[in-house]
Amino acid sequence: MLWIEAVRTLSAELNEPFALEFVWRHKYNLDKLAWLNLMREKIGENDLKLLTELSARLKEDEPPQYLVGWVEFCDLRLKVDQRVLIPRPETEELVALILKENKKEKLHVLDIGTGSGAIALALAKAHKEWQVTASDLSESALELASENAKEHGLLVEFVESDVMDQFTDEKFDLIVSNPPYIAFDETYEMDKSVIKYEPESALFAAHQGYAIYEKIARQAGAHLNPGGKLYFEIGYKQGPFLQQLFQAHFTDQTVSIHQDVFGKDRMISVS
Ligand SMILES: C[S@@+](CC[C@H](N)C(=O)[O-])C[C@H]1O[C@@H](n2cnc3c(N)ncnc32)[C@H](O)[C@@H]1O
Repeated sequence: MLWIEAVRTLSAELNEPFALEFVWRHKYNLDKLAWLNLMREKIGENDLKLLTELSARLKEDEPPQYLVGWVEFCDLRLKVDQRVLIPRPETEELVALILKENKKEKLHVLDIGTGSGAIALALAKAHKEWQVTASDLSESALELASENAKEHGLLVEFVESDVMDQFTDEKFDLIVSNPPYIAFDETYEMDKSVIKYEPESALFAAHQGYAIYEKIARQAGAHLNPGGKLYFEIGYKQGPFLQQLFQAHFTDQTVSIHQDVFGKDRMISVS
């Protein structure tokens, strides 16, 4: 059997017709030309078995990024697996906003709920002189984030902590977080693959999705240097509530809602 025949047959059963090509090419680093050339060749028994397994996993809604094993985030290639949320493009917009608004050479930064390390590592890469700390409640997420840091030769301190519970006297100039913010009753709006495969603790939060923001709002003031700022990714309907929440805790600062490229409320800053 030729590769093209195997790929066509297996892809016909998938919702996304190019998913199998995407996974194979990215998993094995094949460019388009190499892939096209491969299509004309006879497929070996082992490759057919692997291809069939990948297609079965895609059919079960497993996210292609977990099958490939890595994603691009900003200008980093980050390892991902079921220990962490797959970093999203809207989070790249949060990193871009932070980089645009913060040009100082020396900043002490904290990323709360770092997951794969995406935000912390993108900031550490863009500003090697910044001192970056990243925390998460999940020990296994921190293991993966550390692997990503090592892979890219980036110096980030990782701390296992429920929000800022493990931080005593540390002060930061910039605290950023993309916390879990989905309400438990919002699962009906979500993709099956997200619910089935991404870690629940990275997605959902109590109190209609606001619980982690509320805890950060309570704790962050004591850990901010004068002139310190906060940045958050938010759910697109959460802007007004969160603006009020942060304004109530940071009365002397300006709380701004920022939109993503689609014009949706997606970020909040306190500066
Ligand atoms: C939405 S994911 C974000 C991951 C990563 N920052 C990103 O943007 O791709 C939220 C992360 O927060 C972590 N988390 C959940 N509850 C937490 C808590 N109470 N304290 C610290 N981290 C928490 C989860 O383990 C998960 O890694």
